[in-house]
Parts: sequence; structure tokens; C-alpha cells
Amino acid sequence: MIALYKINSPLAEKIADILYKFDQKPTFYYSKNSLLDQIMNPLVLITSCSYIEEVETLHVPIVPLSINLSDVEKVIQEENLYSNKWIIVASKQEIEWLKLEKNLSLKDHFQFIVKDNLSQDNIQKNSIFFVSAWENNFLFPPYLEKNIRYVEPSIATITSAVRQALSLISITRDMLREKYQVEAVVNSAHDGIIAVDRSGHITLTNENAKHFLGLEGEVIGRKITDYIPHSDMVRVLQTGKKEIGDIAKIFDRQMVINRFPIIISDKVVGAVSNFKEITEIQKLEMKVRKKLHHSGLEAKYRLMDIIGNSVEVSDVKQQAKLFAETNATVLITGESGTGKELFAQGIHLESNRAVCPFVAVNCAAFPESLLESELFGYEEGSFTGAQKGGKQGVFELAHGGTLFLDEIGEMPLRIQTILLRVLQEKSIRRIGGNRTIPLDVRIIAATNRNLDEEVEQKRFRSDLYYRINVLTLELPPLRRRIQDIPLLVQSMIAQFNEEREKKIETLEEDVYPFLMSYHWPGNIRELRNIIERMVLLNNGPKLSISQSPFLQKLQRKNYQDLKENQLSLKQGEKELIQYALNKYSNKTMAAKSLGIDRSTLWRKIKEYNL
Ligand SMILES: Nc1ncnc2c1ncn2[C@@H]1O[C@H](COP(=O)(O)OP(=O)(O)OP(=O)(O)O)[C@@H](O)[C@H]1O
Repeated sequence: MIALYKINSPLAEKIADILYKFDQKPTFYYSKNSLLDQIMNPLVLITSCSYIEEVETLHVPIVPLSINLSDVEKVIQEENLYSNKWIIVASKQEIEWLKLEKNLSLKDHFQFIVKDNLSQDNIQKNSIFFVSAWENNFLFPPYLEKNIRYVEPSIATITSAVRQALSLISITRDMLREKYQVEAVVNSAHDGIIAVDRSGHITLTNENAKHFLGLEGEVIGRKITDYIPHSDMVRVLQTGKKEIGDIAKIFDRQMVINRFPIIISDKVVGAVSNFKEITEIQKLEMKVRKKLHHSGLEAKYRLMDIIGNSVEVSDVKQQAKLFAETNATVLITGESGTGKELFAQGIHLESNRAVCPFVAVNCAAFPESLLESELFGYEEGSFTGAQKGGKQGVFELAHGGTLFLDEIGEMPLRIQTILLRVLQEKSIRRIGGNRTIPLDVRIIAATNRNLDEEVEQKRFRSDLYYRINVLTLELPPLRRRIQDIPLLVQSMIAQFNEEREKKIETLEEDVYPFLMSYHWPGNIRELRNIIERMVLLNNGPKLSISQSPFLQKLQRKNYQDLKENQLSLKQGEKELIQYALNKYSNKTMAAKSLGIDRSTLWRKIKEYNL
């Protein structure tokens, strides 16, 4: 909107007509107070240059309107006033304005008198007085009436002022939009933000900054050093250098502070600082990790979900529970497929790190160079093909939680050395980076190798071995816990039924002896695979050997295995007989299920002391 300040008729009507042509509705104000009540955005004032000082303090754009010398010359020409002496009477400001005009042929012939200095002494009767239209309330002596000409700004002058006002409105609108945008950004930030000008006066701040710095009331325009006597922003103003990640105390709170110079045309014109409480960053970090954690960095199995009632498994579960209460590194040993990762997850979920990420990495799955970046991450540009912005390694992803290093026995010696340093220093350095990132990660390592032997063979660092071998969990192979097979099988059938939409109820009883006498080199993973294939290929309610080529194969394989290894054969036979005896209270039935006669069964019972 364009407001007209202290503009009387007939000039007011003239300006209003021009404004209407530009689709603008004129609004007239005659006192500063009425204007103060009405200030709205974006508002531009058109007023005589005589009143500029009056309205300057309103901080709205002003377009000065004045008569100009060509307006005066036009009157001279129209009335042919060439023989007279010409005096221009106007306010001090308007005269200054007129004197600035250039290239006018008659300029040097005018005498300028500020209206307040007009007196009998400087009034010469034969002069012609050109009085600015704004000064029409000045009282001239009656005998001079005929010598007075009131000069108004021409249509061209007014039109140019209106055009100026319109372009100011559009600039103001853009500036206001930007201002609101900056305010919204600054206020929506969780950081404290404060900016100062070249001389250290505060030009902008948000509520968080006020809160952290304990600022009250209007602080804009005040010196930053009034509040923070040794403010580091003063140094940034002097050096023009940004300072990132400074850690300092502000009123007992540990803050991370960034400071940036504001540079225009190579000159430091101010500085801006943002700061955040370290605890806030840690909370955010935790949130991000939790989010990541939900997208895959999560443990699923609790210790109580691990199936098995055998003494062997119950003991290990008991031990794992105790380990979960500590923060110490755990080494889980056991053959492949015995459930080492399951136990690692169980310990994590039982520990006070349960809400934080559980990250598993298989050290045997990566070539040396990739394993290093997988574990410790890398900085941008550290090698060809490195991801923009760098990449977090699993150590960083597991911060606050547990990192499961599976098959640690396969880790190359060079990486073992880095890992040892990380465990000692509790911090990592990304590849190609020079900053140290402190971390809180619990390590659970697993191996199916004999690490003592690996150390002896110098394939595993002894110092790393001692470091990770604080608490050891030894998982029994499946052949040493065959009593758990029926339970495992039932739970697997239930799971595959759900996954494959099948309705298999159980396994025929006569299958168990074969499953229980097999030596299971692949342990539970192998059992799982076999059951899964059987479920896939059967539609009846029960899984039986005759329906399953896999079981038949297993039967033959079992026989061969037993033949190859007399010890296993004996052990398998003993366990098989024990199973049959537990299962059938009647020895005839037990013998029948084993495919032997009663007397052989009795002999075996004696032989194995059953
Ligand atoms: N007690 C259990 N109950 C049910 N399933 C189990 C049990 N233990 C292991 N499994 C299953 O066996 C498979 C192998 O388990 P896991 O990966 O934990 O073994 P691992 O010892 O870590 O093997 P590897 O040494 O090969 O990495 C998984 O599919 C797991 O779900």
C-alpha cells in the first residue's frame, strides 16, 4: 500500500488520480501517530522532502516528492517572467534537493530562500516568488500577492515518484518474505543462533540462543560483549575465519559451537554462531541410530527364544544371562551353525544395551580392504569410488549397542592390529580421516576356529586374543545335545508352516532315531535346511522317511558316517538306544523301533551301561 503523508489538496487529488491509474488506492495521513497505528506491510510513504525527518524513524521506505526546477521554469515560460528576479521559497530540505539539480540553463539565475528566513529585508518588491506547493500556508504581505507563484510537482514528477514507490513495494515485499523466511528458519532450529554486525552488535537471535545465554528482553542492537564479555565471535570478526565444532562451557552447559564470518565483497560485515548442547547431540545421535537400528540393526532373538532343554544348552543360557549383566567382551566358540549369532543377540537383548543397535558383521565375508572400511568407515574422497560424504562403519553404527564380530578367526592380521587399537582406545578413526570418534560399543566375537591354535600358528594376534577372550561361551555341537532335536524340529515345522502356508503337524516317530544318530557337522543350520526341504516337498500332515528322498539320503549318509567313524558309531548307537528307551517304556517296542531284536537290545543296554 502507498500512504501519502501530509499532502493537501489540490496536490492530493492530483496524486490520487495518478495512483488510481496504477490501480493503487491512496491513503492519506496527516499525523505521525495516525500512521503509527496503521503501519502495515509492505507500506511505502510518499511525502514532501520537508517531512522526511519526521517519518524517518518509522523504518518504512520513503519516496520524497518535491517540485523541481523544470516545474519552476515551466511557470516562467508560460507567464513570460523573464525580466524579473526569481526567488524560490521552500523548506530547507527542499532547497537542498533543488540545488542538487544539474544541467538546467536557468539554475544560476535563481535565488533560494528558506521559508523561515523570509523577512522584509530580503523581500525585494520586483522579485517573483516561486513558492513550493507545500508552503501554501505561508503568509506573504498583501502587496506581494501578485508576485507570488505557487509551484506544484508536475504530472511527470508525481508519476515518477509513484513508479518509485511501486518498485519499492515490490522490493520491500521480497525483503519481507526473505526476512520472515530467515526468522522462521532461525526459530525452527534446535540450535541457539546469534548473529552480530561488524562492530559486534547483535542483529539476530532466536529463542534457543536467548535461553542458553540467559538473555532477556530486547537484545537486538546490544553489544554481544555486554552478555558474553569474552565472546569468541569478536575473534571471528577479526580473523574472518570460520570455527567449527568448538567445545566450550556456557553457564555450566557443555556446548558444541560453530562460528562463521559473514563476508560481503571480501569484507567481514558480521558473524553468526550456532550452538547446541552436547547432550542434545547425543540424544539426536541415539535417535538416528535407533532409526537405523529399526531398519536392520536389530537383534530379534532373546535368550528365552533359544530352543533347547538339554543340560548343555540350559547351562550355556544361564552363563549367557550372567554375561549380559556385564559390559565385558564375550567370545562365543562353537562349530558352524550352533547358534553363535543367536546367543550374541540374546546377550544383547538381555543387557542394558537392548534399546540400542545390534550390528553383526561377518569378518570372513569381506576381502581385507573392504572389511576395514566396513568396520571403521571412510571419509569422502579417501579412495576411488568412495561414497560422497563418506560412510559410517559398523563400529559407528553400533555406538551405544553391541557389535557382533562373527568369524573373527578369519580376520586378517593387519585389521586385527587396528581392531586391537580401537578396543584399547575406545575410539575409531575412519579411513582417510584424521579425527578420532569416541565410541561406546560392546564387542561379542565368535569363531568356529580354535583360536589357541591360531595364536600358536601366528595367524591370530595373542594380544587381541587376550583382549576378546574375557568371557567365553562354548556352544555345544548338536550331536552333544540330541535330546533337543524333537523340540527344535517342532519349532522349525511351526515356523516353516507359517512361512510356506503348510499344515504339517509333525515328524513320524521313526524318523527321530535317524536324526538323533546323525553327527550333524552343520549343526542346527543343517537340521533346519533338512526340515525346510521336507516341509516344502510334503503335503501330508506328517513328515516320513518314505516320503522324503532327503531323509533316505540322510539315512544312507548316516550309515556311511557311522561306518567311517567307529567312535561316532558307538556314540550314535548309544544315543539312539537311549532315545528309544526314553521314548518307549516297553523294551519290545524300543527294539522294534531300532530295527533290532530284544536280546540285542538287552546286550547293548548292558554294553553302554544304560
Ligand atoms: N537354539 C536354536 N533354536 C532355533 N534355531 C536355532 C538355534 N540355534 C541356531 N538356530 C538356527 O540355526 C541357524 C544358524 O545359527 P547361527 O547363525 O546363530 O549359528 P552360528 O554358530 O553363528 O553359525 P556360523 O558359525 O556359521 O556363523 C540359524 O538359522 C538359527 O536360526
